[in-house]
Amino acid sequence: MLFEYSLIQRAREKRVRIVLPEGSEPRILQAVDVLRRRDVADIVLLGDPVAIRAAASHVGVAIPEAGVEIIDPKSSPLRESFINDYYAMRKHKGATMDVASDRMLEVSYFGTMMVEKGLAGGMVSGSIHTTANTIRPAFEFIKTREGVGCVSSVFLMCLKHDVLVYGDCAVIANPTADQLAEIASSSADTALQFGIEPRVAMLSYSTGESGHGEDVERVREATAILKRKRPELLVEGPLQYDAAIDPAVAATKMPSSAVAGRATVFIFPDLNTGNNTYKAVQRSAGAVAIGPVLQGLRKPVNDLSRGCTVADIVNTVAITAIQAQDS
Ligand SMILES: CC(C)(COP(=O)(O)OP(=O)(O)OC[C@H]1O[C@@H](n2cnc3c(N)ncnc32)[C@H](O)[C@@H]1OP(=O)(O)O)[C@@H](O)C(=O)NCCC(=O)NCCS
Ligand SMILES: CC(=O)OP(=O)(O)O
Repeated sequence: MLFEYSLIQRAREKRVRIVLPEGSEPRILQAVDVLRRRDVADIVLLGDPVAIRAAASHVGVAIPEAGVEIIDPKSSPLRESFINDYYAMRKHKGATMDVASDRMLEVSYFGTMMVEKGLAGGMVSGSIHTTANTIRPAFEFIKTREGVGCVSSVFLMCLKHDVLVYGDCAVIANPTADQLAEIASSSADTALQFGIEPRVAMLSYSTGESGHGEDVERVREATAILKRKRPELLVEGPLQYDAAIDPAVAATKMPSSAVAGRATVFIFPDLNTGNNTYKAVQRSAGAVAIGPVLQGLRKPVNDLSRGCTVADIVNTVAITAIQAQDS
């Protein structure tokens, strides 16, 4: 709770405008109500204003005049220039003016273009759209920050006494060793950005030499790459989750490690493991899971799980506002 409170406080420090493409979704409208009452960020809702106001009144929310703008991508004066911009940025990939016109009817594309053009500091979507749908526009024209090879994600897992960082739980399905190293590097940076000292565990079904196999070797290679690229980071791998988190287990399985038993950043070997582990901890251990927080993009765009709560949306908007302030 303290961590979530600190996010809201940080987000309020500098006014940022966040675009929420899913303007008629009841949870989004309830989150906007909280965000405005707590003065966290200015909001742009995308969609048909009549439908948005009807949905708001259905859930008993009054959309305030101050700090909330509604834009309909179908009739907005921005539409024409956005179509031209998309065409210019994607024609080398075969996009035509017709394709560009269709794309700008999709709220995820329109919202992402607002961020690209500096008309919003960040975008949060995904309460009713899939992850792929939410993040593909950013992959197409926001692109990665200089020096970053791939976009990945973390969840900030708020447990009773700790906040842990889990990556990648949302984007890269079967990372190569290089990609795993990059996920870990970005996750360590995201941890630092949110006040968590990174001690990085590269997870596998082996601790040290205890297990063997292709998947373990990939994690071992990724650990070596990361140690070479970021010698200042505390990194250990391969490690099993129990050896990474529990000092007593670490004392048996890997006694001389500076990370084992006290890891804060947990890098999963693939998306099957990462996505389901975060959901297991969220649903069975009662953790608040903030994210997926995307990392490596030039400008902030963040996804939600379709199972998100109103509080999850509020937290993700706060995270996005902080990323916008820092970028
Ligand atoms: C996000 C996702 C849809 C991208 O897949 P895709 O659209 O098939 O990707 P493509 O290989 O066609 O690439 C599309 C563009 O995105 C870029 N891209 C793809 N993955 C990227 C990454 N991790 N980082 C940066 N750019 C990436 C490609 O370079 C390409 O750019 P270009 O068109 O300018 O050349 C895919 O990674 C995915 O489905 N991830 C899993 C999402 C999911 O289901 N998560 C579980 C629930 S959260
Ligand atoms: C992040 C995630 O798992 O999203 P969804 O639950 O919408 O698939």
